[in-house]
Amino acid sequence: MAELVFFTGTMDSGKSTLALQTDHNYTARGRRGLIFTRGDRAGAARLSSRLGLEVNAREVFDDTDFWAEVHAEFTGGRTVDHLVCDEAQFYSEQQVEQLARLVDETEIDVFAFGITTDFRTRLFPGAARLFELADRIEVLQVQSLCWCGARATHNARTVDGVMVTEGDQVVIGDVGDDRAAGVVAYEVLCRRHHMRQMTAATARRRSAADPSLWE
Ligand SMILES: Nc1ncnc2c1ncn2[C@@H]1O[C@H](COP(=O)(O)OP(=O)(O)O)[C@@H](O)[C@H]1O
Ligand SMILES: Cc1cn([C@H]2C[C@H](O)[C@@H](COP(=O)(O)O)O2)c(=O)[nH]c1=O
Repeated sequence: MAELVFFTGTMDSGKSTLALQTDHNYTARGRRGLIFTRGDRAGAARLSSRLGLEVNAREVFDDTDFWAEVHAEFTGGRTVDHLVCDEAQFYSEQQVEQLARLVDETEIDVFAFGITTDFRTRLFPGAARLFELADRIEVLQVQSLCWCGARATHNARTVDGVMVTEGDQVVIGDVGDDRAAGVVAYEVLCRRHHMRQMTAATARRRSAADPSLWE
């Protein structure tokens, strides 16, 4: 039975790496897949992992119709055994429904990868629909850590290391505190520190200002 599987985790938890590994393993066994992504940091129509691997992919746009994309492959005489769909949180609800229909009606496996919640801890539309429709939800096994050492569960958006809570839901960016001044970045945090809006830089500043914290 084909499956719709949603692999999810915080930013920087290895989702794109797993997406590439999944496609590699299936392709190595003679299965043909299509790779899709939307808004990868490496640019349009690329799927990139922080481990350095990067491949061509099909960019998903607002008007992308997965059913039509696969249908065009079949009518062109090309088989499709699986789809790898990265940054799936950015897909529309309709696009996730098309993926579910492909699984059910054409027996194509769909492996979707993406974060669950945005910088305000709200579900992305694509992720919400995947939670509603997927046969399986798989949480990435490699743990990302908050600066405090606890498991990171949430994505914070920062400017100069300070967490922001206002802004567009979608702003493509990367984790790390080495961004240029004023540039949006992201940091993964445990829930406690996300709720307290305490990033690594904020904690550093606070401990420097209050040495008694460590006495
Ligand atoms: N220099 C490195 N050495 C070992 N592992 C690394 C290195 N850089 C990144 N990684 C691994 O890559 C992961 C991020 O992979 P990536 O697929 O880009 O994440 P995601 O798609 O979830 O944002 C990190 O969690 C870490 O495990
Ligand atoms: C939290 C959050 C993230 N994004 C963007 C930032 C990145 O471009 C992607 C996540 O990519 P990754 O491979 O999982 O690191 O999502 C965003 O647009 N809005 C947010 O709130």
